[in-house]
Amino acid sequence: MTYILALDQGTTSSRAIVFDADMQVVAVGQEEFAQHFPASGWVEHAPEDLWQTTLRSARRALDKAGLSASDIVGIGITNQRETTLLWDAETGQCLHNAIVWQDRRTAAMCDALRARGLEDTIRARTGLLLDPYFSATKLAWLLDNVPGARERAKAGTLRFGTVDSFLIWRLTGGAVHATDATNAARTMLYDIHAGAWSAEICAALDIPMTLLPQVHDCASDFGVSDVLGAPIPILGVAGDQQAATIGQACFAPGMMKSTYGTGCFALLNTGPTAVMSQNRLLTTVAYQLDGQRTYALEGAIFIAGAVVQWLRDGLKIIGSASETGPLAEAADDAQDLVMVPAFTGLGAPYWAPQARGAVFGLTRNSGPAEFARAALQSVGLQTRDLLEAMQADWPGAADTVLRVDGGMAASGWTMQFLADILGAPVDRPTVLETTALGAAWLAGMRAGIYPDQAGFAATWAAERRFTPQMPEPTRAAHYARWQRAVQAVLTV
Ligand SMILES: Nc1ncnc2c1ncn2[C@@H]1O[C@H](COP(=O)(O)OP(=O)(O)O)[C@@H](O)[C@H]1O
Ligand SMILES: O=P(O)(O)OC[C@H](O)CO
Repeated sequence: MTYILALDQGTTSSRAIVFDADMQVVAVGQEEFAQHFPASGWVEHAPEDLWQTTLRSARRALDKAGLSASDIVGIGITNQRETTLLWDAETGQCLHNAIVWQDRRTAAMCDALRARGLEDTIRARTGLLLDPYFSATKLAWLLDNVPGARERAKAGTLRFGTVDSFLIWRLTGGAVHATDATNAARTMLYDIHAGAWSAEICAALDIPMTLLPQVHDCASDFGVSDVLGAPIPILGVAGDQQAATIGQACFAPGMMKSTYGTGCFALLNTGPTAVMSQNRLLTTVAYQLDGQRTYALEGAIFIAGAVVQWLRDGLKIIGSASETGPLAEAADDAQDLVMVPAFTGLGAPYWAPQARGAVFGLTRNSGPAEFARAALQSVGLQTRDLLEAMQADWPGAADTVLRVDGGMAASGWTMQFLADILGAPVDRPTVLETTALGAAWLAGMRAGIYPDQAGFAATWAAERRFTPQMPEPTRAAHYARWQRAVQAVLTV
């Protein structure tokens, strides 16, 4: 038998999953690591934590599967995106902790770039909004703040990378400095139309281009790793949300996936056309295969499963996430709570970092059940905002069937409400490990053991389809009430 090893380096944990020749999960290794918050709005990871937890997870997965490295024909890497690392090419040591995608320390730098009139250029070239979320200003911050970094960068002795690049560097013993087009597309330094680093943006941020990795297709040769006991080629790389899009086989224009973890990321395949959003969505590379780029519109919601965590850890009205479904079911129909979980501002399509959350419609009888229902509904309502924006931007989104995954997709109640409030079907696949599956498929296809795109898409199967049951007037009234609540939160 031949196997593929998928490495999924996420924001809170690293995972490694062994897939067999039939693309079935054989074993999983997983390890959480520390989050560092050195100042308000700052989020960092220790680079050695990212590396060591990845390595240990890989070894654990192989052990559990009873396999050795020589049984693995290819590695696929998928990763938290945008998170920024800078290391010495000689020693492989990072100059600073990784600056995580959630980190807001470069907000003032973004304002300054805006004041210099760079926003339109950045938007046009990269498809992104000028925001601290992306890697470019994080890298500029490192060059500005680590003593001697810019001089060393100019001398060509440093390397920049998102987490995939860093792992590739370490896995190959410093032989390969590479990334894939989906990760490059999240740096705010990459021209997604030209398929090349933007010299213009690099110059504007004083970023020497010698720092940047080579950009490959998602299924490509990223070097050979010898760290697990036998040489294994790295054959697939994609950012985690793009890998989930691939794992969900959203290969045709108009297909869309939404991943419900801590936050929610929805990607709509727009085919070979990079649709520029009029509604503050991001334009990004969904995947690049055989040199052909496929684009996506992306909407990011910061708080999805996190609202359930807040019920559990903040309000302490539930003991575990799965209690929310039965509670919501039991909620009083005579009450109509609306919860806007803008705990850290609102993401797409509002991008309102200063907004804060609110609950409307409270009565003396409002309790855990009504809060649970409003919390789960907020996830569907935020997704409706994204779908509305996508449909306004691109008519091809009109008839989409949403494919869902992530931890919160386990909640049948939430998925049914999602279908109801969207007025569109929602499909939950049999394989919920879609992110790792996407990375595994890229590597396995490159290795020649997995089917081609059409063959892989044919293997996708729904475990359950949720069809809308809410009457249209109820749906319209519910959504209108949500929109008024959001406006209140934005203006209070
Ligand atoms: N049955 C459930 N009902 C509601 N929310 C759930 C349920 N199961 C998990 N969740 C939520 O899903 C999230 C975990 O999903 P996961 O994909 O593991 O997230 P991440 O990768 O962002 O850590 C948590 O925020 C949790 O509250
Ligand atoms: O690590 P995750 O799954 O929360 O994903 C993070 C995203 O890639 C950030 O853009």
